[in-house]
Order: sequence, then structure tokens, then C-alpha cells
Amino acid sequence: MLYAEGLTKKYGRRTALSGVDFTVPQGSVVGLVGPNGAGKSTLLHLACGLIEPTSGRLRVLGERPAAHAAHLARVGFVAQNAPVYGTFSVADHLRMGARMNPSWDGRLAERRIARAGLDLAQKAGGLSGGQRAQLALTVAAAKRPDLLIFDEPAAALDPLAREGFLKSLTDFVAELGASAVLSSHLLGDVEQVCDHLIVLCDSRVQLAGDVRELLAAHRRVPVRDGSPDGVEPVRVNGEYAIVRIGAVPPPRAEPVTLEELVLAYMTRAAGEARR
Ligand SMILES: Nc1ncnc2c1ncn2[C@@H]1O[C@H](COP(=O)(O)OP(=O)(O)OP(=O)(O)O)[C@@H](O)[C@H]1O
Repeated sequence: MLYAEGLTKKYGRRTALSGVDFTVPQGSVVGLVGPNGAGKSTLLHLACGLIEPTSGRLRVLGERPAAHAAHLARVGFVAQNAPVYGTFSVADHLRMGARMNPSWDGRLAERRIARAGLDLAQKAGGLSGGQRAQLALTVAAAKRPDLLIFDEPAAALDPLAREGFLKSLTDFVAELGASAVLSSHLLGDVEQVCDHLIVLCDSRVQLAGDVRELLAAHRRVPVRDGSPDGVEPVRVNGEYAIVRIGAVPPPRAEPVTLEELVLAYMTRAAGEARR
């Protein structure tokens, strides 16, 4: 579904992505996480064809991003803060979507708008953050894309609105049989909806893969004399360390949470950047 090889993006002298490699299989829901300025939005904008790489290769659904009109129609994008047209009503957004997208599914759009409790006559500028996110998600999904891309979709939403939004997102993905990529700082959200993870720090991929496999490949182990016995730690945090295990887990090893795993790789990358 997504394939990157040596993917590099520079803005003038600033490097936003540096030699990024990863492969994400079809049907995945990918969580893209990393600190501010790591390059997440840059990667998503490259995937939508909004910007061009400086070097390297990126393939989205087997082709160059936005290779042609039919390919564009296969990708739905919801940008940061779910932008909508403030002076247009909810119904105007659906009419515009129908006019611009040959594969528009009007029934799906109307069903979802009703389920989200949105008033078709209301101007989008007057919607709450959660309602705006639901509208943007509906417009992106009613194209019936094969891939939905979200840049921090739920960042501004309160916990209740976020839960509703994430539920709609997973419903859409299931209903459309689509893949999805979402960038987020909210690891709980990623844990809830994603089956694949990419950790991006300092413009490089630090960790990528199937969430269950990554969790199975790491353990929390007790530390003696500053380092765990016989294994190279990803991160030492006081009395324990996060380690990548081999075929035989070290003694007294405990499972790691997604949050511990991501923080371990982010902390290691921050340490390397400081050196
Ligand atoms: N249009 C631009 N012109 C110049 N530099 C840019 C541009 N867009 C992004 N950058 C720089 O590229 C780097 C990566 O930015 P990007 O927005 O991709 O990070 P991010 O991981 O999405 O950050 P955040 O979590 O804060 O949204 C940053 O150093 C940023 O300042």
C-alpha cells in the first residue's frame, strides 16, 4: 500500500525527511508518530502528491503519488485541523463533493452526516471542532477511496468527540475495505485504531512494523549496575530497560506497552541527535 525507499525531502537547506525506507502492506491502518518537526506532515503531503520528494522513491497504492486523476480519486486526505469551507453549509460540502468526485457515494455521505447528528443546513464555520472533523472525514470517505490519509485528525477534539471520531474512522475503513494512515501524538488513539506503526524522529524512521509483532519483539527487563544482562537496551529508564529480544526472552522479562515502546525509540533518537 505504501512503499518508501531512500525517501528524502529538503525545504531549502532544512531536511524534513532523510533516506526514509518502509513498506506497509495493503489493508493496514498505520499510525505515524513522532515528536514535533519529525517530518510526519511532510511524509503525508508527499503521499498525497501535494509536494515532490527531493530524492528517493515513494509508491502509494503501487503508483507514484497523484500519478493521474484516477489515482487521485483513490486517495482521501483530511489535513491538519480538518479544514472546511466556513461559509458553505454541510449540504453544500456534500454537493461539492458529488460534483468533484466521479465515485461519490451520496447515500454513504448522507447516512454518516445523519449518524453524526449534523444539520445539513448549518454553515460549516459554525460547527464545533468534533463536528468539523466528522464533516471532513465524511467528505473524504464518500469518495470511496482505497486509502484515507489523516494528519492529526483528533488533536483538537475533547475525549468524547475523539472517541466518536475514531469510531467513525474505523467504521469507514471497514465499510470501504480501505487502508488508512494517521499521524498522531496521541498514542492511546494509535493503540485503539492502528495495526501498523511508523515511528519517525529527527527526519528518520526509528521503528516500523506490525504493532503486534513489534510488541512481541520487545520486553521490559530489570536493570542491574546500569544495564540489563546480556542485551543491548533501546532505552534504560531507572530500574528497567526496554530491549529488543532474540529467540529466547531474557529472564524476568515483562511485556511492554505501545507507549513504552514508542517512548523508548523516541528517547533514543533524541539522545543520538544531541550527540
Ligand atoms: N514548507 C516548509 N518550508 C520550510 N520548512 C518546512 C516546511 N514544512 C515543514 N518544514 C520543516 O520540516 C521539518 C518537518 O516538518 P513537518 O511539518 O513535516 O513535521 P511534523 O512531524 O508534522 O511536526 P508536527 O508534529 O509539529 O506537526 C520541520 O523542521 C519543519 O520546520
